[in-house]
Amino acid sequence: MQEFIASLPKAELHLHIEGSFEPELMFDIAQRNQIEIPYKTIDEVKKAYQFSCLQDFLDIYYAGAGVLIHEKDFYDLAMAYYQKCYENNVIHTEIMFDPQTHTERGIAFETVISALQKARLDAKEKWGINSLFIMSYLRHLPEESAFETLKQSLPYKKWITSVGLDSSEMGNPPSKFKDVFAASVKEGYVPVAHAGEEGPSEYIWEAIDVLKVARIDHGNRCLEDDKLVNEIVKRDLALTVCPLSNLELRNTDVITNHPLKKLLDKGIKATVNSDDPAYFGSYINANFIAVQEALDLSKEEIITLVKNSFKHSFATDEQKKSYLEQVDKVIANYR
Ligand SMILES: Nc1ncnc2[nH]cnc12
Ligand SMILES: [Zn+2]
Repeated sequence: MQEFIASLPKAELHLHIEGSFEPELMFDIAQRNQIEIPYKTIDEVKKAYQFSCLQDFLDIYYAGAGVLIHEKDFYDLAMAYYQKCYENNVIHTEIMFDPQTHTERGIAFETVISALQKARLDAKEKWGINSLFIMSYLRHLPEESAFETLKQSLPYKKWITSVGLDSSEMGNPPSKFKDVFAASVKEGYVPVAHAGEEGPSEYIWEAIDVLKVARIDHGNRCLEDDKLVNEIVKRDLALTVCPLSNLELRNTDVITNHPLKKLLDKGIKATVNSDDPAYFGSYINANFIAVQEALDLSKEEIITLVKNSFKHSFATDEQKKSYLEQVDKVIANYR
């Protein structure tokens, strides 16, 4: 089964580029930028990466991103993730980036987006990987800050597909960002949002009714509301589920209790993703393997999850057709 999972071409729809910052690269970049970080060894890092909740993780994640200064830093970060895509057979990825994490520290929006764009072109040339960018607003900051970010993004609009909403969920409901999402959609960005990761099912309702999202990031807590589950199925909204993130951030107590299979059984278009793989120690294949083993998922269920990601990606119809054909070709070899 592990070999089967590894051999399938995959799409990743929920990945924070700042969350793919491996400690070794962080040490290198911190050293060349002469920035002190609180760890000296990988062992110290591993000890620090024990989280009790989302906020616990976010504090460490924002501190780590603080060593990224120059365009080359962001480029190296992105190329390291694309290399992992290649190793995990990810042929299409939709990468979230948090501009405010950097602009709040005085780094120009242009530095970040130019590096990502260069890396995207190089990854396409080197490994044939296709990728899109999702500009995520930080929900712990005021809506005006998101508006400022939207404004900064406009000269680079052609490089950005979608807008997202991430960071501290509790107390920062989607409705706080109603106007900036409406303005973003007017500019042509496709809306997505984290909802129901830690926050209640009401936040998922707001994401779909107020922000009018095309996909829900996480969404696990929809299972607490049958009406909401029916609505998600009816509207054919996919969930970008991140099993090992949920485990590491204690949104799931043990992996055998992860809700992924329940979501599939209710007819929800769930997908599997890694979220912040450097912090949770697992890229996409490891996420698939963990849930397959813990929930005893069949090959057919794995195929459904993989196909859901391609079908609910923001790729063109032509790309989707080609991706699904590539998946079917691999499946045929196993039949
Ligand atoms: N899992 C997550 N939830 C919310 N914001 C995030 N930013 C990076 N990872 C996140
Ligand atoms: Zn996330």
